[in-house]
Amino acid sequence: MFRSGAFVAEFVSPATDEQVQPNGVDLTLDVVFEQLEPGRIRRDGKEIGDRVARPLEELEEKFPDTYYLPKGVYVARYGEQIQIPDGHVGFVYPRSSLMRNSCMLNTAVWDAGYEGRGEGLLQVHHDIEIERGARIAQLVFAEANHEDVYDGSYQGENLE
Ligand SMILES: O=c1ccn([C@H]2C[C@H](O)[C@@H](COP(=O)(O)OP(=O)(O)OP(=O)(O)O)O2)c(=O)[nH]1
Repeated sequence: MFRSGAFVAEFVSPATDEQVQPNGVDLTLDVVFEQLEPGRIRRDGKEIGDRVARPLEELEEKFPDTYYLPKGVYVARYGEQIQIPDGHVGFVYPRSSLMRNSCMLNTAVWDAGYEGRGEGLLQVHHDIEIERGARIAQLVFAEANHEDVYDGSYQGENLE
């Protein structure tokens, strides 16, 4: 069973009333990264390729604090700290307005026991403007059995 947005909101910080949806909680865009170097996925381990944060545009005719993203593939860091409670698994979907603007956010599995400010793959199939702090995604929780809790390399990532 998927949990209500009100339940998910207990594990997302900060979460304003505007972010709480019937079936999940909206996540906002904090930083957009562009990958520069190849990563490595090995049988035993992995490396994330070097990346750089995209500049926010500050040109006179453009809105401040806004990403102007040309078609391409980026990594988006979400603005909220997320905990995945015992007995649950998390998934992140794009906000429908992002998808309707020809962009997509992909999710991997958010494991029970994970805590941090995670990331998602942002596919931009048509140029788009996204203001920093705007809602771009929605986190949902499904009830799930598990034996262990998350104890991997991303535990506690990007927490202040
Ligand atoms: O779209 C997603 C999905 C998951 N996560 C977070 C939560 C998850 O619990 C953690 C680790 O994901 P995963 O287990 O897939 O990472 P891995 O590549 O197997 O690395 P490790 O073995 O170090 O965990 O990353 C994200 O930030 N974004």
